[in-house]
This record gives sequence, C-alpha cells and structure tokens, in this order.
Amino acid sequence: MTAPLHIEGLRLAYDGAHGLHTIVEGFSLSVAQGHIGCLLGPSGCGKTTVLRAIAGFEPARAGSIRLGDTLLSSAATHLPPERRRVGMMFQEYALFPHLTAHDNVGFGLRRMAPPEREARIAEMLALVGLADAARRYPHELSGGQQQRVALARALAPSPDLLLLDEPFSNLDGATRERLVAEVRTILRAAGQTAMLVTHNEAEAHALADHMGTMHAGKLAHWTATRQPGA
Ligand SMILES: Nc1ncnc2c1ncn2[C@@H]1O[C@H](COP(=O)(O)OP(=O)(O)OP(=O)(O)O)[C@@H](O)[C@H]1O
Repeated sequence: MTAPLHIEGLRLAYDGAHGLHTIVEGFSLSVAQGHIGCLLGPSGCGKTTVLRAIAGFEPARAGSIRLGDTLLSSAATHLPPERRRVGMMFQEYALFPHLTAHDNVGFGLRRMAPPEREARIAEMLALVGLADAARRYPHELSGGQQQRVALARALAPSPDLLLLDEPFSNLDGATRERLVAEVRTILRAAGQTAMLVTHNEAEAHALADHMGTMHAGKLAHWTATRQPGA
C-alpha cells in the first residue's frame, strides 16, 4: 500500500570545515497518497539533498519526514534506508549491466518465493511495456527502454513512496516527452505516491499533481497543478 508523504520544518546540513553548513531550511510539503509531487529548481538549490534525506542517506537536523503513520526522520529519529519502504530511480542507480532486464527487475525481490517472484517480474515488465525484452541486457535496450526497466525495478518491491531524481535527463527530446507521459500513466495505474526532482518545467507540469520551486534551500509555492482525480 502506498502512503502519503509529510515533511514539516525540515533542516538539512552537511559537515563542513567550519561546522555544519545548512543546505535546506524550514522545508515543508505534503504529497497525498497515490499523487506525484515535483520539486523544480536550479542546480545546487538542494533538490537532491531533500530526496537523499527522504531515502535516509542524510539526517534531519530539525523538523520531520513522515510516510503515512511512520516517522522516518527527525532530529532524534533516523530510520535506516532499508527500513523505509522507499523506492528510488536515481541517475546514479543505473541498471546492473551484467543482468538481464528480468534479473534487474527481480533484484529487489530476492526474499520472495520463486513463483511469486516470477509473477511479479512479469507483471512489472508488462506494466512498463517490456514483456518481450525480459532476456535482453541493458546494452541491448534503448535509453528509454532502460529507464522503463529501472522504473519496473523500483516499483517491483511495492514501495510506499517512489523517488525519481532527474530520471529523464539522459534521453533525447522525443523519447523524453513520450516517457514522461507514460510514466505518469504507469504511476497512476499503480496508485504510487511519488516525488520527482527535475530542472525541466514542462516535465514537471506533465507529471505532477503538486509542484513547487526551490531557491537556495527554501521551497516556494507548493501548489496543486491538477484538479483532484485528473
Ligand atoms: N556531500 C556533500 N557535502 C557537502 N556539500 C554538499 C554535498 N552534497 C551536496 N552538497 C551541496 O549542497 C548543495 C545542494 O546540492 P544538491 O545536490 O541537493 O542540489 P540540486 O538542487 O539537486 O542540484 P542539481 O540539480 O545540480 O543536482 C550544493 O551547494 C552542493 O554543493
């Protein structure tokens, strides 16, 4: 079951030579269950840092991050990444080159019994329109197909929340536009709560239910971009 995300008064900081260097301050937003939130903003404003904190790779210095009823992060609490039920599709989390599309999707499902695991892999590859590509290796797939396998891999363990960091930035214009529309359809079909980070305003409008722009670690205007149910 996917869950709503609530961030309240979050402060994030890196350790620097002269003590803590605050990157994000007073940051609050909510994404309803099954909705897609999008953070826009120029390079260096702190978008990736926010996603890393939601995933559990950066501690909260103040404020809180909640997923449904679970407190993930606060100044006093830090649930480790593997216990957060948060899926990721980050640029640096590329596909494993030595594994087929089938095995990439199955990677996070190793604890499942084999029959269920096979069924889930088949379901996820079908969801992203790649049922015929199961035995292909990443280098035998186009950039857009690789990103669809990465999406299937991220969705396979049924995360409560999916994080997407510039997932389309390596694709050419036409592929990018097509995939953005497809990804929205796939996420809505899965009822998946998701949080996307991008530089690209058109992409944000095409995908998001809620969006806001970050400037120097602060979020301005977290607003609904669609009518409920659209
Ligand atoms: N590990 C780190 N240690 C210290 N400072 C960091 C670290 N990672 C990021 N920063 C700094 O934090 C700020 C925000 O970086 P972040 O990657 O969150 O920005 P961004 O908005 O995602 O940028 P981009 O769109 O270029 O990815 C930048 O000034 C960056 O230099």
